[in-house]
Amino acid sequence: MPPKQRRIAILGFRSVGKSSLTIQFVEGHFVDSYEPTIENTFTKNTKLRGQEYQLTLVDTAGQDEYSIFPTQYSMDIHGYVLVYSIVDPRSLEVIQVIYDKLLDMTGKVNVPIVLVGNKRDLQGERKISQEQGKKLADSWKAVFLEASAKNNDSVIDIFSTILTQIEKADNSNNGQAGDGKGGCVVT
Ligand SMILES: Nc1nc2c(ncn2[C@@H]2O[C@H](COP(=O)(O)OP(=O)(O)OP(=O)(O)O)[C@@H](O)[C@H]2O)c(=O)[nH]1
Repeated sequence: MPPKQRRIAILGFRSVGKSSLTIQFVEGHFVDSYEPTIENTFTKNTKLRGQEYQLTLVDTAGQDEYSIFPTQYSMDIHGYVLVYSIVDPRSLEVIQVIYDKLLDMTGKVNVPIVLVGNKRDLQGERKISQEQGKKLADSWKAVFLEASAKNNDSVIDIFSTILTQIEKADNSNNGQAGDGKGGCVVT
């Protein structure tokens, strides 16, 4: 089977660790310095449940509540990783605004999304509980994870989870009973 090409965008407020998570996943190291991103694209080949994927990861510029959602991220993207930082309450507010804009722009109800609370290593400075993150993701019917780019904690899980979500959405769009609960079978 040829590799499936999948494009994933990483979105969120400034300095939440979008680049750090992406670089940790693609290159296997942590970048301690901070350089604001304009846009960076990475590719990585990976295998999940026997299927080869060629991933394109679009590491986007940090947005705030007033940013205009870049239209290019509403097209040609299969799934979204929405990131906030567990030490920055504003980043959680901003991610809700980004989510609303994303849904408006894509015009789809079923967008594959993983919500990530990053910087989990900074437990002493935590301002957002795991329950808050989970509650938000549940309200979107998205998957929730906490991670640390610094400690390489759950970083692979982010990308395998978004790929799984993309596959589920593909299966339901194709009318297949992807999870055994939906779809219709024509015999
Ligand atoms: N302690 C800790 N620091 C982190 C973690 N992830 C990122 N950082 C730090 O947070 C700062 C911002 O990280 P970036 O990855 O550049 O954040 P970004 O979201 O890409 O930032 P923008 O490009 O402005 O949108 C850097 O100093 C990183 O070293 C983490 O998991 N734990």
